Amino acid sequence: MELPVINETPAASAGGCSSHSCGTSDDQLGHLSDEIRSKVENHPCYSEDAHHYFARMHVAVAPACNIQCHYCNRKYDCSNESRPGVVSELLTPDQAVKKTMAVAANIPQMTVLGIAGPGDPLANPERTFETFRRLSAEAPDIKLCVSTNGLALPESVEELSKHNIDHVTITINCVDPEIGAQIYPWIFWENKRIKGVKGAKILIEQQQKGLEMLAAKGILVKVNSVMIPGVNDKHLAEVSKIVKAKGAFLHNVMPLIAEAEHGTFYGVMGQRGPTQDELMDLQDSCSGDMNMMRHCRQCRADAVGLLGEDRGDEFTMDKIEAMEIDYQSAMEKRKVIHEAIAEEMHSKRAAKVEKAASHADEPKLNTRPVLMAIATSGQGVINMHFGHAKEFLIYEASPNGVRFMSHRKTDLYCGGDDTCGDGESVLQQTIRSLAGCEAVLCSKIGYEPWDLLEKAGIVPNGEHAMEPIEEAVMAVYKEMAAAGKLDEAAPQEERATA
Ligand SMILES: C[S@@+](CC[C@H](N)C(=O)[O-])C[C@H]1O[C@@H](n2cnc3c(N)ncnc32)[C@H](O)[C@@H]1O
Ligand code: SF4
Ligand code: SF4
Repeated sequence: MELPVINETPAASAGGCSSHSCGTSDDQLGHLSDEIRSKVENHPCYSEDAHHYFARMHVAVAPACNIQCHYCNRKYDCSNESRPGVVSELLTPDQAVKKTMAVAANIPQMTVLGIAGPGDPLANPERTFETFRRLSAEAPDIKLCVSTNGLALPESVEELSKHNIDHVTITINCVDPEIGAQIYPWIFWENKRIKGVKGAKILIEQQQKGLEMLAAKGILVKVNSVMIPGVNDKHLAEVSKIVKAKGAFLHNVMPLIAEAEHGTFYGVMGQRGPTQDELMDLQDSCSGDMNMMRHCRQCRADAVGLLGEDRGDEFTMDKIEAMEIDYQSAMEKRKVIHEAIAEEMHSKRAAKVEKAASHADEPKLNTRPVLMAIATSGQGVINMHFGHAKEFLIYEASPNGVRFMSHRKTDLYCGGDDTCGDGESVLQQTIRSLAGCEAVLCSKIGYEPWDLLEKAGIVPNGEHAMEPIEEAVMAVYKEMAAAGKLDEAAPQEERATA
């Protein structure tokens, strides 16, 4: 059975499972044991539902790495870029603790502190564990997370479990050393650089061993895999099965980001990343066995805020040094806010289950699935102007219900530079990024984008402002069905075959 955490309950008209990802029609969080539910329900990465409400932050205390991946270059930094491994300022453990407490006091919805680089946290054990040690004592209400390539994991499991760490991410791109040799040119192991298949074999063994040790301790493991077309794309479904069998809780298949200017091996060699469709197909093919994460934003190693937003500029060290933080009172305020959000989430879930039950006798639609883009700034409702959206969440509506699929980033066109490098207007580029979607739901939209969206075959819709996303998506889907629009092929398909 598909695991509970990631997708919310299929919306109102859902009559059962969709064939691929969204496995149950009940309240999925309700299927978890109390212990696991308490670990995931306010973790924005482990629960798709929670990511609408709760924020995370990373502190960049770990500069060194013990392996080389062909897609990573930590020397390239751009403050406007959101990408793993990128940071603006490296922190000492003391600075990281101050920063975390300042953010937690100012953004009470911040529940999770992760260390994810810019290098490998376990290749910098003193800095990483000093940060965790202090935070678990001084800010016990913050969940602590770590993200690692896994090479030094087995020797670190004991220490990790001492610091109240419930969540560990391991990047596992393969279980076959031949494939590993195409991703990892070398590892640094027992004071030697070990290249090729031999190095990849050691890395894979350490990752698998670390995964089993964490699972045995009841620590929740998320596995990240970078999808690299032509290298490991055909292999990742097998990886998914194996890591699930060894106790991983969640699988996050992410697209390779490879640009020549980043100076990575793949970037320079012209290795491409997957298309949106390739990524979604692979996530679907893994999801029969595994609980999939689809809402990862591939954050910077110093990201702050809700997933998809970055408030790092508000919390530079010079600003933090000037703040006066009373963490004891901040903690009391945080507790009240967390309880209020939990209550809101709970009543929304209950209302959804009730609504689904009240529609259970309706005849099931016999219509094709449709993708819709949503402009939201959080709280699970449609509350953003089209022109202010930095990203759109993509949902699929079908006779089986509504499910979250992915997100698409956009260059903000409203108030920004009006043209991209290639002469295309930013608005045109935004609309192009929504290819495959048939409707956009936002709180408001101007005449110009309205017109251009219609010309692109995407229906703009500002009629569901402040409504819960899934209900609004299902309402629009039913309107499209009633208007006979879903009996025909999707407009994009027609255009493609014309
Ligand atoms: C920057 S790493 C830091 C943690 C640790 N060193 C690791 O690799 O797991 C965080 C995540 O970003 C991923 N990542 C790094 N560069 C990437 C790229 N160019 N494209 C896609 N994912 C990337 C890594 O594979 C890893 O899952
Ligand atoms: S393990 Fe992480 S930090 Fe190290 S090279 Fe790979 S992606 Fe970069
Ligand atoms: S990179 Fe993905 S898993 Fe990590 S904090 Fe960002 S959204 Fe969560």
